[in-house]
Parts: sequence; structure tokens; C-alpha cells
Amino acid sequence: MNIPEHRKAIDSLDAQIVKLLNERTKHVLEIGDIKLKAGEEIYAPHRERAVLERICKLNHGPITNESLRAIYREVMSSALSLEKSMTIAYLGPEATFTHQAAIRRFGASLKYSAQKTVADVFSEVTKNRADYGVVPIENSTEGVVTHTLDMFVDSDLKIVAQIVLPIQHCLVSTCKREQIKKLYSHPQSLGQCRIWVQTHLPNAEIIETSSNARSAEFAAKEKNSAAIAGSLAAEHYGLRILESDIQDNSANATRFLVLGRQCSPPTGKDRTSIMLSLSHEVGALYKALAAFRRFKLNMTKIESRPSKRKAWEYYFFVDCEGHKEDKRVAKAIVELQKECNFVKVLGSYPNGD
Ligand SMILES: O=C(O)C(=O)C[C@]1(C(=O)O)C=C[C@@H](O)C=C1
Repeated sequence: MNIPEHRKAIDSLDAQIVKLLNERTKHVLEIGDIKLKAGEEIYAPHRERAVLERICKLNHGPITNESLRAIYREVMSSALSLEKSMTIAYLGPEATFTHQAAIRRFGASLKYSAQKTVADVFSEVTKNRADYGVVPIENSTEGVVTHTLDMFVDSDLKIVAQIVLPIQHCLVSTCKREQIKKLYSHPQSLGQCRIWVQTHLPNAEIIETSSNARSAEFAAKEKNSAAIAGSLAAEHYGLRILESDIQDNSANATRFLVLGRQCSPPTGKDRTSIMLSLSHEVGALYKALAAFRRFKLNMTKIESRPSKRKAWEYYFFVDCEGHKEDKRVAKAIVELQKECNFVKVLGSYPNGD
């Protein structure tokens, strides 16, 4: 076939794709009506995961699974936005990695609302001003985000999904690399790119900022300056990516949580986050954690935080595999309730990204 013939075939396929996408969307709208009448959540992360897994299984190429997932992300995002006008609050400013993570999960068709602090994200969702919130919880090199853990103490919001975003730092600027005199960076990002900066920009004056997006904003306004930031920030502030993936550790990733008001149903591959407090007694933590061993539950994380209510009193945050409605998890929670002063299930949600 020559190019015009291929294009004719593409035009005919596009006509079918558009028709099929609209047929799909009509079903989604009907589901939306049923959910609204039943007072159910519109966003269904368990179903989205099943859809994405299924389309990847159906795929025999040449299109990659990654591209197919990105296309379907947008298909589901546009469907969601038609089912209900939705707002996603996230830790801003605009174009941060949290913003990038939120778009990766919810797509480009929804409304996003940047918040100044993690507490503001919680408050927007609690007060119904946003449908969901996205906050960072831990970075593979920097560890846990303590503000986020602390917020769960007084909040009734649920973790409904998680997003694992590989953090790819870029050197972004309006000038050429040789012309860079100043480098704007968030201290954590600088920590993650230290070797690269020392090797490639040893003479640049380094100025610390409060976020990657701010770094990009400053670099966009000032001649002979550059920033360490993500690709979304580069695009947002009209900067060129001079070098990508400049982080010293290529396995650098951040886990974000999606906060909502209702729990997600089980998918068969879930994770449950639990918060607990214990009496000051020898072996109290050991006895409490025995519940996970007894019911053969793989614990994937444990963190402790000062309670801020009484000196030397701590809360423990524990993640395990399984859903709170799974028999073994439910039994372990009953056991924990016997051993602990206080137990709160923060949410059960699909494991993975
Ligand atoms: O299956 C549903 O519950 C839907 O609302 C449909 C759909 C989809 O487009 O497939 C849309 C949004 C949900 O988050 C999950 C899936």
C-alpha cells in the first residue's frame, strides 16, 4: 500500500474507534447514573485496575502496553468527568511531582486544585470541596513524609488508592548548559542529584527553594539560571529539558496516596494501612504484631511517630498485604484491637502502582 492508501485505512479505522469510544462512554454514563442513585463513589480504582490489566492481556502489539495504558487512562478520565464533575486537590504548587502523580492516576479531563499544605489537601476533601486528594507519603531514598502520617491521627479520610511515580529529575533552563551560573533546587531534589551536579555544574551557585515547581518558576524568570525539576514543571514554565534522569539513583520513586471518603472494594491484590497505639509495656509491640504472623500476613511497612499528645507516646503505622474484608486481615484486625489501645484502619486499596 502507498501512503494515501494507508491514510484511507486509518481514516476508516478512526471512524470506528470514535464510534466505539462513544458507545463505551454511553455505558459509563449509565453506570454513573446507577452509582449516583445508590450514593456510590464514581471513581472505582479496583475496576480501573481490572480494565488496564485486561487490555494489556488483550494486546499483541505493535502498540506497547505502556502506550495503551496511557490511552485508556485518558479514556477513563474523560468518562469519569462526564459521570460527575470532579475536583482533585493535591499538594501544590502547580506542576509538582504530586501534580504529575495526580494526572497520571486521574488523567487530563478532571479539575485539579493546588493546595499549599498537606493539611489543606485533607481539609478540602473532608469539607467536600474536592472529591479526592493526592499527597506524598514516602520516597525510596528520602523516607517517609511525616506531615502526611501525622494528618491521619485526627482525620477520618480513607486511603482509596496509591500511585508510585518514578522520580525523574531533569535539568531545565532557557539557556545552554555552559551559560548556567545559578541552579535552583529543592534541597531533597539536590540531595538526589548531588553527584550529577558536582560533576556537570561544579561552579554553579546553588539556591534552595520550597518545591521543584518553584525552582522552575525562578529559572524561567532569570537569565543564566537553571532548575532541577520534573518534566511537567518544564512544560508548565516553558523551559527546555537540557538533560533528563539526572538523579544519582535510577530506582528513585515516590509513593503518593489518594484520599477519599469511602473505602475501595477488594481486588484480590490489595494493601491495608493501619494505625495503632500501644501501652508502655515490655513486649507490647511484639504481641500486637504477632497478629500478622498468626494470620500469615506479609507486613510491607512499619513507621512510628510521636503521638504529640503525651511525651514518649507513639503511634505505629503498619501496612500489610490484603484487604480489610479478606478473612485473614479481618481476623488480624480483631486480634490487634485486643492488644492495642487504639486501632484505626486507614484504608484498603489496590497494591502496585
Ligand atoms: O466501571 C465503572 O464503575 C465505571 O464508572 C467505568 C469506568 C471506565 O471508564 O471503565 C470509569 C470510571 C471508574 O473509575 C472505573 C471505570
